[in-house]
Amino acid sequence: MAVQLNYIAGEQKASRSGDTKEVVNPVNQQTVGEIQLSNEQDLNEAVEAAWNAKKAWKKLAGAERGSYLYKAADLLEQNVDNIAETMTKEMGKTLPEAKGETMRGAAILRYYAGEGMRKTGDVIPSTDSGAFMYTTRAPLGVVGVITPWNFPVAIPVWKIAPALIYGNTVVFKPATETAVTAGKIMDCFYEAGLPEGVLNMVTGPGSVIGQGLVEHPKVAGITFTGSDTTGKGIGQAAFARGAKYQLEMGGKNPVIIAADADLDKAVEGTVSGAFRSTGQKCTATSRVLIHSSVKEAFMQKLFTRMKDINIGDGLQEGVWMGPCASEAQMNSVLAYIEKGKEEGAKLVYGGNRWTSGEYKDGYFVEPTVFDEVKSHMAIAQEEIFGPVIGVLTFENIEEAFELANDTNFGLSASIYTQNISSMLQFIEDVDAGLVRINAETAGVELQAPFGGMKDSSSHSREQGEAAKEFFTSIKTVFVKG
Ligand SMILES: NC(=O)C1=CN([C@@H]2O[C@H](COP(=O)(O)OP(=O)(O)OC[C@H]3O[C@@H](n4cnc5c(N)ncnc54)[C@H](OP(=O)(O)O)[C@@H]3O)[C@@H](O)[C@H]2O)C=CC1
Ligand SMILES: O=C(O)CCC(=O)C(=O)O
Repeated sequence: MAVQLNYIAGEQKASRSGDTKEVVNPVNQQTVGEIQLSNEQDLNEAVEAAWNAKKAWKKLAGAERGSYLYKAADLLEQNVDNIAETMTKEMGKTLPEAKGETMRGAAILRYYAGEGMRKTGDVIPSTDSGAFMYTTRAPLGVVGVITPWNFPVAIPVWKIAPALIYGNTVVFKPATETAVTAGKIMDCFYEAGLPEGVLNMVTGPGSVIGQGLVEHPKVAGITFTGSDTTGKGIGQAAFARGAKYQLEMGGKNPVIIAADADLDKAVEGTVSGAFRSTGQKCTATSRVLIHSSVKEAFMQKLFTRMKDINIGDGLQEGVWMGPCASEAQMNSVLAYIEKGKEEGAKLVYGGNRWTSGEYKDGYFVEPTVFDEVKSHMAIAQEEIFGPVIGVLTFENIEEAFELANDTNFGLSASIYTQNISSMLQFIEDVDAGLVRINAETAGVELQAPFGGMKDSSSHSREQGEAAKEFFTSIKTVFVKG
């Protein structure tokens, strides 16, 4: 099996380290590929390539930059089967989800390709009647893109596409777990004919390549999605040297089931929000806040629906939930389940590693429900990133809103209710960047701003037009004859 090479200055390159790592399928530990554990020299070479390419790239018309993104979108779409299958093998997401994500990547590329033709500033009346004042935007320069393994196509693309269209050049450091899929995205960009050095990829340890990017004096901006701890470290290091940074981190997303909720829809939204992608989404539902009067009926319906969850290899037709992405991730989820029991929450569904038949060595965890969860418990406060939900009961809607906000995170929050006053109060009171009414907590549209409040992000937003705020600086221009 060929080693996944780096992409530097328009070429695929072997790392100077010579070290490699096997990437394995979390279903059966079969080898999916081999990636390079690159070193600082490789990183420096990639940053130099991006640095040398930035002037010419910035000078191209936006429409011309966009034409490369349109081509990359077409190539991503043409290769959807191959890319999606690799993604499923690398991190376990089901094939339909992986295909959907790849197609979403193509749609994101097309959206940002169009940005090359849209306005870049405003005319602002000056107090001097003889002057012309307006704003325009300048790219940052070289941008470092550091991404996680849970959306191996969508997240890299929603960072790389706006970075490029607004005139930046990029060094991309993908998650080690999904670096083979990342290579397939890079193939699409390279086949699209991007000029040399505009987009580079270096694989390798986060502590070396990721950290090296963050600290590199020629990297003007860092965009990151991943864990809270890593994100905060990146923010501090970037701030210390004056680089711009954007962090998308965790969530502890609540769904509120009000007394008047349509319970069938609420169950469907809870199951989909909590267990799709094996709960490995920052927008996944992890706390279910339920009015005591409908709790019993909701729980019955929830358990009935959960019995239909078909676990297995995401490549197989009909499988609805795959494994955790890695052994470390599975162990982390199982440790949280133990913690929940120790804390006194009541395990009412699942709670074990799932080892059925041919899947005995897979990194699977049963869909799991804890009841009688208290808000101070670690399982109600920390991101588990697996198929685990905690149920908390409330007596009135104000109490539900307080519980929803009783966490350091503030990414997504949802409510199921038919009462318009409850909806409006929820929209106003909940501390979350994504507020969802009668819809699951997960679900992100590429043309809308995405990001969270409190510790979920660095108070910035990605996607849609919001991406422009990170990837450019505003220039206010005053012209007088
Ligand atoms: N918000 C989200 O969408 C995500 C949240 N998570 C949370 O994080 C937990 C752990 O997952 P994990 O993959 O370890 O997440 P990390 O935050 O450690 O990894 C995310 C990315 O950052 C890189 N990285 C790691 N250390 C550094 C560093 N010091 N400087 C710069 N970049 C670095 C990683 O590289 P490498 O892969 O080589 O380590 C990867 O590319 C999960 O259980 C989950 O709770 C995880 C993924 C996504
Ligand atoms: O829900 C989504 O589509 C995106 C979620 C996300 O950004 C994440 O989990 O990192």
